Amino acid sequence: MIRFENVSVTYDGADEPAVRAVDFEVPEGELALLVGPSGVGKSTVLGAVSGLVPHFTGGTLHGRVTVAGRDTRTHKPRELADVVGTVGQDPLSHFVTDTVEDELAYGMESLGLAPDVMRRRVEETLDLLGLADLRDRPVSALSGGQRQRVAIGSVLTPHPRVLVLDEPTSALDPAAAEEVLAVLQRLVHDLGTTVLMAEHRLERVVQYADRVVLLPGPGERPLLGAPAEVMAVSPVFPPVVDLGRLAGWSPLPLTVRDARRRAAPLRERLADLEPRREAAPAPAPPPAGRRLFGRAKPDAPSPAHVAEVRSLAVRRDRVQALRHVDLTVAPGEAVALMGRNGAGKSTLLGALVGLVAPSSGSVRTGDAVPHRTRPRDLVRRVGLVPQEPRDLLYADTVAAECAAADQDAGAEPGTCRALLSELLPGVSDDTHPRDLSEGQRLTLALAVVLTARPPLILLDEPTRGLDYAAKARLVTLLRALAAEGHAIVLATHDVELAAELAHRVVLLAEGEVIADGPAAEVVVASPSFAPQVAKVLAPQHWLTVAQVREALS
Ligand SMILES: Nc1ncnc2c1ncn2[C@@H]1O[C@H](COP(=O)(O)OP(=O)(O)OP(=O)(O)O)[C@@H](O)[C@H]1O
Ligand SMILES: Nc1ncnc2c1ncn2[C@@H]1O[C@H](COP(=O)(O)OP(=O)(O)OP(=O)(O)O)[C@@H](O)[C@H]1O
Repeated sequence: MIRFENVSVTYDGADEPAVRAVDFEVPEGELALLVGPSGVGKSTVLGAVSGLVPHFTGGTLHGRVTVAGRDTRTHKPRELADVVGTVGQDPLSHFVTDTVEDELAYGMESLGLAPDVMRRRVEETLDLLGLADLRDRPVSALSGGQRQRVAIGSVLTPHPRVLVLDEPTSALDPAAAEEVLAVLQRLVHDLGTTVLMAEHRLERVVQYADRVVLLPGPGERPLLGAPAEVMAVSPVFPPVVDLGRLAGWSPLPLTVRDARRRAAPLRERLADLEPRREAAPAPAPPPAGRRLFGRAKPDAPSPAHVAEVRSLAVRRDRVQALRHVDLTVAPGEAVALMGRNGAGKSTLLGALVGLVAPSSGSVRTGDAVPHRTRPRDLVRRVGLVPQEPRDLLYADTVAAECAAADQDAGAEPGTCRALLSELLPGVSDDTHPRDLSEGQRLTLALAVVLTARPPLILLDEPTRGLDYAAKARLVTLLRALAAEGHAIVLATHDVELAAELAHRVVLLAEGEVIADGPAAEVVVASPSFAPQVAKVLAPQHWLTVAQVREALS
């Protein structure tokens, strides 16, 4: 149904092809998963199926890509729209109408479907994706995950024969991700839909795949096979595979269930051992000593709390986004904000950085009231890496963006660039931020914010587009910052990241805090938020493969 014949793509101005010698086929009615490190060319491969590459992106495509027999080089995306439905990484850029319901109907309207069929499919999709309560909402007033669900719904309604999805669960809470994947699996099994999907969070998706296409490195020939076969050699793999490799299980388990069946002997070996946990910070001022970026800390006296939120309520249009929220964050603490899509996580981060004003209650970051403080003064107290990193980037090359960040932060020239290379090697100076891959762009935004080394660092979904190695480097860097006394608050659906990094987890539901406690206790108490290792080794309290590896060594 989808066929690549020796395809390579070279973007304009690039010396080397972004992908090379891509040769594979996805038969009708199969779900193929495209995996590989950040920036390796997954979105490029997907774009070649929907025709966006090279029609919209520019560049040169050699070889041949066909979908349902149509050559995507001679057919424009518009001429493929009746067969291929595409969801890209940035839902907002897809939206063409104003409200959720109109957006779900739009694709069908342009294909000229009968009104009664359209009505029925809109209703079905609203139910299927849990969007019924949002049907009249403007798409611009949705949370990140709500937007992603609408974007997926809008490509499902026309019932395309082929679905091309780029990280479709990256903004979804764990339960919503499971629902969406179950819907996709039903389409594949019952309607014979063909799906090609790129995803980094393999713990969520690998068990749904019929086959896996691995892009091992930039410009390297892809490797194809059954999920377990590819996972055995892949540089990217989920925690359950990591645990299986560590324990020497063969065949490798791909699901928690498979792993639990093999885990009894491992649990026995671990029975008398204790997981080592990252120490929660002492509530003292940050220690002197080595500084990560060679600059002294801001010399204001360190308050007991870098952030203090009291009885905060926020109303956004018709929605009560937060109510009665109390939260304090101490220097050196890493706090994960978790909870369903639309629970209020981004709103809380927005309030801490002055983007959202309280309707009642109070917010302080350090000695400032954020929404009344000039942005120029706030940068030294708090920095936010937004859910959409584009919102932070305005220069036309990576080098200019980094130079501006150094200047704004009063940092040594080269600081931002060094951070970027440390987090994700291989991003070139003269690329336009618009042309970076999702993971590269996010890492650039992170480097920009970290350059100012604010005492409070806020991150909204900081692992979209990041492979496991980049995530591990991010964790190392954030831990080092926390050890220096920086406080970190991150909104995330990535349970594995929360398990690795957070001292404390704050769970939000419908705008209220419903749990606030040590990460190990809060995540393990909930089947949705427990990381894979915790599920495999329960009732023991291990959270990460790193803890198990260390205990056994
Ligand atoms: N329009 C473009 N112009 C120039 N270079 C581009 C363009 N789009 C992507 N690239 C470059 O091509 C390479 C592959 O990017 P691509 O987005 O396909 O990677 P990816 O595997 O999807 O990454 P991620 O996992 O971070 O989403 C990157 O180095 C990127 O900078
Ligand atoms: N700009 C806006 N205008 C009006 N309402 C908004 C706006 N942004 C978000 N909302 C609403 O406020 C509520 C909280 O949204 P918020 O973005 O804080 O949730 P979230 O927990 O970050 O969700 P997600 O996990 O999907 O990112 C949601 O009901 C959302 O629809």
